[in-house]
Amino acid sequence: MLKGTEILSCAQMRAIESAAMASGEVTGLELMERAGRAVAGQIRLRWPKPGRVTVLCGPGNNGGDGYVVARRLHRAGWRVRVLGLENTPGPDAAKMKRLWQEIGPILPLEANLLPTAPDDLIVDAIFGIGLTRPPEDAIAALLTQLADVTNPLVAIDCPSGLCLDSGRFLSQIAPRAVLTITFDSLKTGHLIDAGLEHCGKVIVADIGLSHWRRYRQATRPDGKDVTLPRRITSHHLRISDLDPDTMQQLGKQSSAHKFSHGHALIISGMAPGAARLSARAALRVGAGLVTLCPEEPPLDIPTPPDALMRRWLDEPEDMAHALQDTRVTALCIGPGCGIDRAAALLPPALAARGPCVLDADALSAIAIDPNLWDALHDGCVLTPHGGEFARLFPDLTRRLSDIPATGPAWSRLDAAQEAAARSGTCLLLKGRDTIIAAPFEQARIVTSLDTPWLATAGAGDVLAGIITGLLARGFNPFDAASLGALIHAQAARLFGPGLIADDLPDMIPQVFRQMGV
Ligand SMILES: NC(=O)C1=CN([C@@H]2O[C@H](COP(=O)(O)OP(=O)(O)OC[C@H]3O[C@@H](n4cnc5c(N)ncnc54)[C@H](OP(=O)(O)O)[C@@H]3O)[C@@H](O)[C@H]2O)[C@H](O)CC1
Ligand SMILES: [K+]
Repeated sequence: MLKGTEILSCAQMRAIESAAMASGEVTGLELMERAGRAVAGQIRLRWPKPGRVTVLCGPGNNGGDGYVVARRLHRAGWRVRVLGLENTPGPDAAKMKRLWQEIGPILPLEANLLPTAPDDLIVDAIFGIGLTRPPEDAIAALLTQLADVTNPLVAIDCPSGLCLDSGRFLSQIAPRAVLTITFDSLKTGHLIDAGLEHCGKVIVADIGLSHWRRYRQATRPDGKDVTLPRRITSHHLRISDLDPDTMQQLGKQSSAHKFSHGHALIISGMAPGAARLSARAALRVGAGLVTLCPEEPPLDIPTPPDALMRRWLDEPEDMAHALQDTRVTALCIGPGCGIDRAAALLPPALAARGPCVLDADALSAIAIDPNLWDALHDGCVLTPHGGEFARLFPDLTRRLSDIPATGPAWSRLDAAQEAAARSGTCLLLKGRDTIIAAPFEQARIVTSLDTPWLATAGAGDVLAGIITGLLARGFNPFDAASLGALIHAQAARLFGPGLIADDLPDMIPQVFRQMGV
C-alpha cells in the first residue's frame, strides 16, 4: 500500500515525547542529551575542522538542546560562545544550562553580540515547537539581524519564529538556515510554505522515540494508558517510499492487453495543445488507450503522438454517449478546454460518477456554478494551483494570507484538508509543496523545491494527464494524485535545466526505470 513517511504535528510530537517519558523508559534529560548530541554530530560531520560557533539559546527546551550542543562542540575542540537568557527554564534545560556554565559564560541574547566574522557558525536554539506567538523586543531584534547575516546558520528543530505546524513565520522576521536538525520525524512546517525554503537541508535525528510513535498508545508505570491526540494522517511521499505492490501496479503484465490498462478520454477545446500535453502524459504513464476529444470533427492533419485516438465530442449528449462505453475508465476536463465548454460538458461527465480529473477551466467553471459544485463526487480529483484554489475557496485563502498572530497557524495543509472535506473529492493543491488531501483527513505532501524548471507553462496540463492515466489504470483518486505528483516532479528533476512541459511526458519512461517499475 502506498504510504510515505509519517509527518507529525507539534501536538503529536509532544504527545509521543510525553508517552515515552511517562513509560519510565527514558527521561526528558536523556532525550535532550540525545537531541543535542545529534545536532553536534551533524555539525561535526559537515564542518569536520573545529571552528568558531555562537550558540543562541532561548527560554525553553530548544535552548536546553542548544546548551548540550555548546558543551559537546566545546569538547570537540570548537571555540564556543553562548548567548542566552537569564530566565530559569524547565528542569531539564536548567540542568543543561548549569552544565554549560561550568565550562563557559552566557552572554546576553542580543543582536549586537552576533558574530562579526562571516565564517563563524551560528546555532539557532531559540524557539522550536514551543513557539506560540510572534517574537518580541530583544529576541525580535536579534532574529531580524539573524535573518540578514550570511553566516552559516544551523537550526535546532527549525529556524526560530517558524511555526512548525504551518510552515509559516509568526511575523515577517524569517531567518534562513542552511541545515536544520529535527527529532524523530519531520513536522509539517518543514515541508510546506516558507518552512520548505527556510529550513535548508533537513536531517531527522532518531532520538529513540519511534516505539511510541508506532504504538499509538503507551502504558504509564502506574498502568494508565496515554493516548496520542490524533491519528497520524500526513505523509511525505518520495520515490524511496514506493513499495513493491505499488511498483507492481505501475508495471504491466505480459498477459495484459490494451483494455487491461483502461481508456482515458481527454477533453480538448480552445487551446488543443494543452489537452495534447495531458493526453501524451496519460499515454506515457501507461493508460491502455487515450482518446483526445476535440470540439470540431478532427479533419485536420493529426498531430503526434500517432498512438492517440481522436473522437469528436461537441454537445453534452455526446459526452453522455461516450461515457456509456464501460471501457472508458477515466476522464480529464480542463486543460485548454475553455470555461463555457467545460461548464456544458461537466453535468453529464459528473453524472456518470466515474474517475475524473478536473483541472484549469473545469475548476473555473465549478467556481461560478453551485450546481456543478454539488455534483462533485469521490471519484473526482481537483488539481488547483493557488489562484484556482482562491477562486474555489476564497475564505480558506484569506485565512492563509493573514499574518498569523498565534501558533499553531492555519496552514496550506489545513486549507487543502478542509477543501477536500468540503468538496468530498480528492484535492491536489499545486506548489513546490504539493499537498494531496483526501476527504477523510488523510494527506500527503510531495515537495519539489529542487526543480525550479517545473514552473513552466503546460506543466499543470501534464500533471492532469498523468493523474488521468493512473486513474484509467485503476489507481484510486488519492493514490493516482499522489503518485502523479511524484512522477511529475521526478520527471522534471531528471530532465533538469531547460525543461519545457513537452519534455515531461517523455521523461516518464526514465522515471519508471529509476523507480524499478
Ligand atoms: N519533542 C521532542 O521529542 C524533544 C524536544 N526537544 C526540544 O524541545 C523543544 C521544545 O521545547 P519547549 O520548551 O516546549 O519549547 P521551545 O523551546 O520551542 O519554546 C520555549 C518557550 O518559549 C515560550 N515562547 C513561545 N513563543 C514565544 C515568544 N514569541 N516569545 C517569547 N517566548 C515565547 C513558550 O513558553 P510560554 O509559556 O511563554 O508560552 C515556550 O514554551 C523542541 O523544539 C526541541 O528542540 C528535546 O530537547 C528533545 C526531545
Ligand atoms: K530553533
